[in-house]
Amino acid sequence: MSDDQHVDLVVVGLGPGGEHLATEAARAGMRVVGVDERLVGGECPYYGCIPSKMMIRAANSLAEAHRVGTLAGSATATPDFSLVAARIRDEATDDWDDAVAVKRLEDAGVTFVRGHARLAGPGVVEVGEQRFVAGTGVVLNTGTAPATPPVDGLADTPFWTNREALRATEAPASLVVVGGGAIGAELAQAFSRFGTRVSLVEVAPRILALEEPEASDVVARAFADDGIQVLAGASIRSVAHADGRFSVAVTDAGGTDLDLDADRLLVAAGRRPNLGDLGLETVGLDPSTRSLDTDERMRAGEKLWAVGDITGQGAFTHMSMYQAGIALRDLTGTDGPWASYHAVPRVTYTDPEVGSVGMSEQQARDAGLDVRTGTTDLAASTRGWIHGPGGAGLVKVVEDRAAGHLVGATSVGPTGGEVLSMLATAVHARVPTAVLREQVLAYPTFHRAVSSALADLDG
Ligand SMILES: Cc1cc2nc3c(=O)[nH]c(=O)nc-3n(C[C@H](O)[C@H](O)[C@H](O)COP(=O)(O)OP(=O)(O)OC[C@H]3O[C@@H](n4cnc5c(N)ncnc54)[C@H](O)[C@@H]3O)c2cc1C
Ligand SMILES: NC(=O)c1ccc[n+]([C@@H]2O[C@H](COP(=O)([O-])OP(=O)(O)OC[C@H]3O[C@@H](n4cnc5c(N)ncnc54)[C@H](O)[C@@H]3O)[C@@H](O)[C@H]2O)c1
Repeated sequence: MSDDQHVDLVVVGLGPGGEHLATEAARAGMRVVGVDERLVGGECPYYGCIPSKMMIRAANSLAEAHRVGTLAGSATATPDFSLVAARIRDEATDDWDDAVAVKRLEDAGVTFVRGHARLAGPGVVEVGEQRFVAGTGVVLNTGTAPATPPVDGLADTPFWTNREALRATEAPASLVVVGGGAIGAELAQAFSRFGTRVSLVEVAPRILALEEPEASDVVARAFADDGIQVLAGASIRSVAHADGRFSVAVTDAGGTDLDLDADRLLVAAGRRPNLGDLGLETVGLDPSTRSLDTDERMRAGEKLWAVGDITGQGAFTHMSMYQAGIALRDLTGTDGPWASYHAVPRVTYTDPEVGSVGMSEQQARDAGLDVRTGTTDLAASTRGWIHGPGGAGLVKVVEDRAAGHLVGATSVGPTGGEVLSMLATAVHARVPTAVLREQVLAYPTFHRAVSSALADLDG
């Protein structure tokens, strides 16, 4: 081991939050070392948000072309996956090369080290033969990796995770997707719209199980219209791979055994945190933990901060960036506001999109709140009806009756993620429901359906 290198801050893992924090801390005059063993920027730009949304944008353009038949005449759309594969390779990921991101980091004054970092005590980080001693401390932003569920035979097969799926150069003829959470649902629909025959197997009773049941129902109907076979409440008995094909033995919700046969298998069954080989025991933390407890300033221990997916507060890029901003304020001695999680938004980019913020109805009831809910069918709203095909959706609001403001909301629809914005503001700022009702909403927007959902609170 070479001599200690004394710096102010070491950022371990340069996901969206870590990259931002390292850059801004260096710009603020700190001596910063940023370490990543893979690509600077983390999962989001290379294997997550950006390439997946690019694929979804392309897939949805095909679906929209198919709607011309009922709306405007005739159109023929012939899927060509190579176009979006090239766009992901060339425009989004630079062929999975982070040279530009590394240069941006170094131009800001950060010393970048590529390698696997481990803690070696409070404020001390080792990367191979290098040892850094950080006077101010260490920020962890190590993120997650795809989890492999304990299914008989699975580990021995060449299954895809999100990483291989988003590097695909062609859409497979057939695909089995394991997991109906955000990753599974988004990619199942995108491939299906490129002509892939898709079966999705979900162990929970419904897809998008974190969302309101009504939202899961709307998306399940859209998937049926797309021709996706959804097996919810199903269990996978075993997986095998022979002669280039996967065979997945499933027991469906009714107890019937079936065998699914496909060219590809995508496992999107959750994530595991990158915490196991990080030296957490050297700072008094449990290396087998699934998430790190942080206080409102993102402090996780002595000379230690944590941001992003590993904090367990929502595995989203916006959460990683939000927490990085808070940790940066603490590190640079700036005032809060400090972390608050009562209005965390998320959007699943299926068609229709599913946006939600705060608590679901069940979570609010479980929290002991006296809850009123209001729901409206988007397709029956003026704009939903005008939209016609592809206009399915809903708005649901969850009110704390005693407090008189919303604690949660869901918006599903062609622009469900955008409609969410006003609902997120309402939950974040605890706007009184009476004030929301006074607001004039432009006609005929999708977001105008929020007023019908609010009116339904009385129903
Ligand atoms: C397919 C997919 C689609 C997604 N879509 C969205 C979306 O639309 N919107 C959204 O908000 N979120 C989305 N997400 C989630 C989003 O990608 C993550 O929440 C986001 O990347 C934030 O993660 P993070 O900051 O915790 O770190 P990550 O992005 O996971 O990065 C962690 C970094 O740490 C590095 N690292 C780990 N351990 C070490 C170590 N010991 N030493 C050195 N380096 C280490 C890794 O190499 C990696 O670069 C998606 C995820 C996936 C997989
Ligand atoms: N649009 C977005 O913001 C977006 C998109 C993709 C991912 N993400 C983030 O990434 C995280 C990980 O996504 P994910 O979809 O992998 O995880 P997830 O935890 O959301 O969903 C995994 C699903 O797999 C199911 N599952 C687990 N084991 C199974 C088995 N053996 N057989 C069948 N089903 C099984 C689970 O019941 C669950 O529904 C999400 O929590 C989300 O925060 C966000």
